[in-house]
Amino acid sequence: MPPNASFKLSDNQLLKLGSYSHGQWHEGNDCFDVMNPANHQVIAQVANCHLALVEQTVLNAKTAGKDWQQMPANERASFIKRWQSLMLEHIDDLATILTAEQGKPLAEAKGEIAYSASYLEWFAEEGKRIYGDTIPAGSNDKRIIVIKQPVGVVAAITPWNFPSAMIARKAAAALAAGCTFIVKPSELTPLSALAMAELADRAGIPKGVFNVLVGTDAKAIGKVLTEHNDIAKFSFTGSTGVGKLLAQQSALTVKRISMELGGNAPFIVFDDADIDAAVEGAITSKYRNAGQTCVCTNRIFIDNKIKERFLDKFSERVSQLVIGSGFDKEVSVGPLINQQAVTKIESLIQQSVEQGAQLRLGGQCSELGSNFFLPTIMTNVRNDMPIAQQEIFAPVSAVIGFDSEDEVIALANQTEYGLAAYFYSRDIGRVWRVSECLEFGMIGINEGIISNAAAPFGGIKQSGYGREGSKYGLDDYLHIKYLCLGGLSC
Ligand SMILES: NC(=O)c1ccc[n+]([C@@H]2O[C@H](COP(=O)([O-])OP(=O)(O)OC[C@H]3O[C@@H](n4cnc5c(N)ncnc54)[C@H](O)[C@@H]3O)[C@@H](O)[C@H]2O)c1
Ligand SMILES: O=C[C@H](O)CS(=O)(=O)O
Repeated sequence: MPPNASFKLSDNQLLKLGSYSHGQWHEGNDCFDVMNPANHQVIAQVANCHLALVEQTVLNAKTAGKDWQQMPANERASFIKRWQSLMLEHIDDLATILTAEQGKPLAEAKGEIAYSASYLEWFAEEGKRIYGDTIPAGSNDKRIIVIKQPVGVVAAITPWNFPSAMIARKAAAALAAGCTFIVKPSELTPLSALAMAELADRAGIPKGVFNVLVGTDAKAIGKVLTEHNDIAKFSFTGSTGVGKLLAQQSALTVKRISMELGGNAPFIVFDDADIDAAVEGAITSKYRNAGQTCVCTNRIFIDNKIKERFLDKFSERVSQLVIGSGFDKEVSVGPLINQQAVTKIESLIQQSVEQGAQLRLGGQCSELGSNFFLPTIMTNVRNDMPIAQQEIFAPVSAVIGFDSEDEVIALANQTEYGLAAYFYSRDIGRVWRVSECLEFGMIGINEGIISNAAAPFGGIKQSGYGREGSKYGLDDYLHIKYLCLGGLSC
């Protein structure tokens, strides 16, 4: 076991300490520390991958792709389904590793592993349904045919907040389409990705098909993955700022790219809403993963006619949230990922209070430790304040009152982001009007948790483009090829 490993696994072979490339593990002495955000303990020391390995991984993935794309889809599906079964068989160990490096409550970590496995299951089947077309040619001497083919080598870079699911959501589609896949996970949470690689290896996924490169020099690794000519597609999940940079780098070789970026979700409660349901929806949508999800509610808009009633119920529920280590079964809100995250939210709160916002609950770190930020409610917030315009990524609600449907739609849309939005209403006419007017890629209607492998996940505006999951999720990994079959005159 590595030094200070503060958790126990049933299968210690799932704790890997170096990159996985072409079926080989690459450990070494040039290591970086992986920290437990709850107690700042070093839980593992993982070998940095070097650029020579990045280059070699790309070349091997291209070679492996020749056989992988020729394999019948149902055979690819059997490998992916074995991988899914192994993920579920080892869910407890995978969740332990995830909570240790990311901090979320164990129950949420198990939920993330199951969510990851659901993408493997979904795309193992979708890969068997990559259909083409025949199109009437307008003359008898030719036929118009459309086929779809895998784009080739796919590179991905993923964030720390869902260290398993953000990889599975991409890799499942890429492999099912017949592509090979290289991912650089966040240096903050490499262990979950490496455990996935161990199980992919056990599932018999051929070497070179699924690869995980870990290291602290994200910029250098990313430069290779975005600029290498043998990489056909680049898929990024992370902040909008980094996404813009990586999209620019990918443009140099005209790669296909998918961008799953930041969010600023409005959560609107109309006066005809079921207030108790809206309170529960706001709790799950806001405080899941300590508010560190891209689709977390950022701004809570409440009709002024019901604002105090909602706030009384909401405040009561928020005060019941238990903050602490994710390994404590009673805990519902874990630590933030690091000190930078704490500093960012403290600054957002201070700037907004200076502009007139008020703290109704929380607003500071817990005495449990420097990464534990108390579940917080801010009121008297204006839509132009920093807490309302920036992605909060912490367990902090910013509450804004409104008086009319037109007013709140305009306020909700006043953001550069367009990922997720939520609203509660029982008026069917309002449901259709508001759904069609909100400028976001995904909308929860009387629902606070919307992510599902069968649904197209993705945003508009500066939340990115491309869709992950659903029947649309394979399109990003396929070329459409047009065949014109001539010389057929009878
Ligand atoms: N839309 C989605 O599906 C989705 C999902 C999860 C997280 N996110 C977003 O991700 C952000 C939080 O995650 P984060 O803090 O890891 O984001 P981040 O952008 O800081 O980092 C994401 C990944 O990019 C890498 N990276 C950072 N700078 C890089 C560079 N110059 N070149 C190459 N790689 C680089 C990091 O090592 C990490 O692996 C939030 O904005 C959140 O909204 C979006
Ligand atoms: O934060 C990013 C994830 O996509 C959130 S979810 O688990 O897919 O809802």
